[in-house]
Amino acid sequence: MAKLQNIIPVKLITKTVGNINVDIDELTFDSRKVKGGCCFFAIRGTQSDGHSYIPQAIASGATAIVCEELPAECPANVTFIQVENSSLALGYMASAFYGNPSQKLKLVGITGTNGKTTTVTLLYRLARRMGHKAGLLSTVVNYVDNVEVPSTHTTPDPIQLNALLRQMVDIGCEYCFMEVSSHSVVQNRIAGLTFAGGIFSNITHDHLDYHKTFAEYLKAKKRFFDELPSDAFALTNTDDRNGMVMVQNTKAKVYTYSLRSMADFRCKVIESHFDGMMLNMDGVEVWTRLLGRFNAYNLLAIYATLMLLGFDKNDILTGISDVTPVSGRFEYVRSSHGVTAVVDYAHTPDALENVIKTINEIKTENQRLITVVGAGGNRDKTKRPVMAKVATELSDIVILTSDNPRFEEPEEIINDMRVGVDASQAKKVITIVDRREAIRTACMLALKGDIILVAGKGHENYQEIKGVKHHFDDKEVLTEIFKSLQV
Ligand SMILES: CC(=O)N[C@H]1[C@@H](OP(=O)(O)OP(=O)(O)OC[C@H]2O[C@@H](n3ccc(=O)[nH]c3=O)[C@H](O)[C@@H]2O)O[C@H](CO)[C@@H](O)[C@@H]1O[C@H](C)C(=O)N[C@@H](C)C(=O)N[C@H](CCC(=O)O)C(=O)O
Ligand SMILES: Nc1ncnc2c1ncn2[C@@H]1O[C@H](COP(=O)(O)OP(=O)(O)OP(=O)(O)O)[C@@H](O)[C@H]1O
Repeated sequence: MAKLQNIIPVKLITKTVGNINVDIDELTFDSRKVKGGCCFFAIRGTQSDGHSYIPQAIASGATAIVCEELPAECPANVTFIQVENSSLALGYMASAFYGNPSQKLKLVGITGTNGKTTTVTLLYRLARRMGHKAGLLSTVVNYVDNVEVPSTHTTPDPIQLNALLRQMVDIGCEYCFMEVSSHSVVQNRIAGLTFAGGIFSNITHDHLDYHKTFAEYLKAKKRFFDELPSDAFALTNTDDRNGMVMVQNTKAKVYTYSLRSMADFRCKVIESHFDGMMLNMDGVEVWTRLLGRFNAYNLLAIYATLMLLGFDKNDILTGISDVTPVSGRFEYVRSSHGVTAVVDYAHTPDALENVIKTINEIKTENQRLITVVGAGGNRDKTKRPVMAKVATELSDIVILTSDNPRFEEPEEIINDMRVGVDASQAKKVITIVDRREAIRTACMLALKGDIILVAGKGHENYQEIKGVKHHFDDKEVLTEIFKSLQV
């Protein structure tokens, strides 16, 4: 419980109507969850305008309403606070409501098109391994130290986010590692948080369904660094062409990392095999079970972050040599007869290219690569032809299939993908709409030694079709098929 006047920053208030010295039991931005004692935030969304639900919130007993536009009539028993931006007010008020938990631990956020989940998950695991209580907020799962909390978003809404941070503080967590999606920056889900550090991994084309242009997508990610406090660190990947752009306006202390040129933190890939790679991390050789140059970037970012947080260098390097892949990121399923399947969450052209290049680097010329790939429905359509182009140019056989078609027809998504296939490569490409059948065909085509890449879903254990999530797990399906085929 909190007094409304104690949790609303004065600078955000345009006008108040009614008593702001009232007790608030709960915050919500969903009129369907309003009860007596609630403060309801009317937020303009992508599907509807939260202001149209104000009457419903009042009828359900809301004590206070935070909105950008006051209703024509304001009932006397409800307090109204007019603000310029309700989602921004929600961020700050959710932080204050939960006692500003982000100020009581070291909160590190990462933004970038790829690598966020891998980086925060391994940071969380390493911090705990080194004896510290820590929290994790990620696409796959959230953790309040060792207590698992299901994840619904890459970055939760401000209420859930601050409630989780509060729980972390209450059980003595010293650190929290979180993913910062571009959506969350635009929607002010991270407003009001105090970060100890921010990491930038990379930026390539994605989420244009939401941001519309690459410039807007970049602006969203950059805003995270613009708003870091001066005592935080901003760690950026200078091998990405926008690495320095990200941090050009930040007040935080900038540190750089690179695999290619001079930087504060450096790493080199010495050799790669199917079971891992040897890195030179900041002058020290270290073996890791993670694969691919992209994971060298992730591990370097992890190393640099932990060094900046004051961890011991030897402990960090020992930890790095022990980490195992994050669920659905370059995970193997092996048949009893010498066929290796790689399951990976690559669902952007850049990630797909990185994963396929990694496989091509470590396999021999005689081993063929069969790639099974689709593209999500009702999401960035510009990715579709590029995904198919990347897959066909770098694989021996490509099977185009479904990947969360949502409300679109999977055949139409696959047709969009086929546009990217060069005519000279068309004979490599098979279309099998049913994902299970696509995987089965890949397994049947694979000869001893061949590699199958099943891309796109990774850890996800569902296929989203017309608003319904049907259980589907690539690893489970591969295991079943390998068993049934006895290959
Ligand atoms: C496109 C998008 O990001 N939408 C998010 C947004 O919802 P919205 O703007 O569509 O909301 P809306 O349906 O228009 O409703 C507007 C307002 O009216 C309220 N409302 C609505 C109906 C009602 O009866 N009463 C009521 O009060 C809603 O609670 C909302 O506050 O705000 C909601 C509350 O925070 C989010 O749950 C929702 O995420 C949706 C489910 C989603 O799928 N988001 C994805 C795209 C997303 O955020 N992804 C990123 C990661 C991307 C990546 O890197 O892969 C993430 O951080 O997860
Ligand atoms: N640093 C990186 N650079 C490029 N690609 C990467 C990198 N790290 C991981 N990938 C690829 O991207 C996929 C997704 O990785 P990860 O889940 O860590 O990224 P993410 O940023 O959390 O993605 P999302 O926001 O979609 O959840 C991996 O399965 C791998 O194919």
